[in-house]
Amino acid sequence: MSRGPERAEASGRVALGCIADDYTGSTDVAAALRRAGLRTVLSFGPPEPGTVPPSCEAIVVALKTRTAPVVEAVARTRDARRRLAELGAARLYLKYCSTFDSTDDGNIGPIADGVLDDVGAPLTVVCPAAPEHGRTVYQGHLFVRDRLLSESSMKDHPLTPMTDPDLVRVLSRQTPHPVALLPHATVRDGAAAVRDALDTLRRQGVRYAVADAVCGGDLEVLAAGSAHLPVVTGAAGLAGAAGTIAAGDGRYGTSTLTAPADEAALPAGPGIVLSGSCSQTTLAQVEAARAVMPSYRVDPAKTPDRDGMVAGARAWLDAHAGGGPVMVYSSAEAAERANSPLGPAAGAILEDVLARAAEHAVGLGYRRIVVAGGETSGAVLDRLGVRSVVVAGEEDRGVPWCRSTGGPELALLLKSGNFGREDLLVRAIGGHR
Ligand SMILES: Nc1ncnc2c1ncn2[C@@H]1O[C@H](COP(=O)(O)OP(=O)(O)OP(=O)(O)O)[C@@H](O)[C@H]1O
Ligand SMILES: O=C(O)[C@@H](O)C(=O)CO
Repeated sequence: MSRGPERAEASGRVALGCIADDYTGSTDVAAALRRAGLRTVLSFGPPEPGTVPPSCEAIVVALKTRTAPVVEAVARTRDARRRLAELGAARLYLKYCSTFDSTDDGNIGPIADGVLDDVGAPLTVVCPAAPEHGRTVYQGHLFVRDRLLSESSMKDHPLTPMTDPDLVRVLSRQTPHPVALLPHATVRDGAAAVRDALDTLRRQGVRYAVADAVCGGDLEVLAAGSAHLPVVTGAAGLAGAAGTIAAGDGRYGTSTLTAPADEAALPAGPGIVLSGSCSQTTLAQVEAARAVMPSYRVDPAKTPDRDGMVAGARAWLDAHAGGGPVMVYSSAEAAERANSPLGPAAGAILEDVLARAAEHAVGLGYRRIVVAGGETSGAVLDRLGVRSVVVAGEEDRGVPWCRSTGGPELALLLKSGNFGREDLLVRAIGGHR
């Protein structure tokens, strides 16, 4: 059932190498680069030799480093950077979450420090703005729609609660290097003004310029004003703008990854939703899915041991195999999670339980796998042995279908916790029965 590595190694025409700190974030940024017109390959972990086609113009390496121990996260990112350099990536983009998911220990600051040290880059831009998803940065403060980050549901995130909206302050706690603001007034003055301001900050010894951006136009200005930097950091918004510049420079204008062809190539077969994300958006999507498909809740309050939860999910899947789309989920409100009998290990245990449920489902013949949550997606794909995918059309903005190119032949939709309309899970699975 598994297909071998595809085609030969990339050949030095890779406009952008991107390292994403979680799996759903990697599909989000891969979709943005593809939309920008770049032929994009997404690899879970550094690409193995022979797995990157020569025609590839952007390579996204997905890592599971957002909440990993700092030393491990930095080491894995540096490895990925070395591999992208071998593959000829002209510039590097570090992709983190549009809600800047991190803790005072990292990992955004330490990862960026490790990469900038390796590349010998004195300064980079930091901008998680993704206006199409309501993430904007103004006066260095991150907003989720009309609320400061610290007043959004991100304050209750199970792994990276975000309680400070001031990104200069947040990042300063994660790095020994100076962090400063690149204000909106400068961005409004255009790309040349941004470039001048970045040069001034560099001369002042600043390493991280936290840039304001409140709309797509601001991101275009920032991308143009930072096009001379070897490393840029942000969410999918700035990456898409940088990708558009790369696609438009004449060398990369012939992309052929059209959505219909890709979608036609997606494997057919029964579909399953696995949801470990606990965001408000996902909780609403899970409710909508529960209303129309059989669902099984992995509930630590009822079965507080890992193997018991796995056994319960497997038995339920056995009983429902062959009967249309199904959902297995652990997603729960903050109040319920706070009383979890699993304690602080709950996140990792539930990721593992859903990953093992996914493995069982594939064994039963499920071929369309929708996963909600970045950490959860990482656990599921690692368990399934999926190492690389081709990115196809988007079901919702930032949520593309992917076709596995190694490991079992699957259609995969990895949904970022905060993304997608309320009926996304229903549409994704229901539309492809
Ligand atoms: N009932 C629960 N109790 C405690 N933790 C849970 C529960 N259900 C899920 N979790 C954990 O919450 C975490 C959710 O993180 P995940 O990255 O999967 O989703 P997310 O943060 O919403 O998605 P994204 O990173 O794409 O925004 C996982 O570690 C998951 O195992
Ligand atoms: O940037 C985002 O919000 C997403 O791509 C993400 O990283 C979710 O994990």
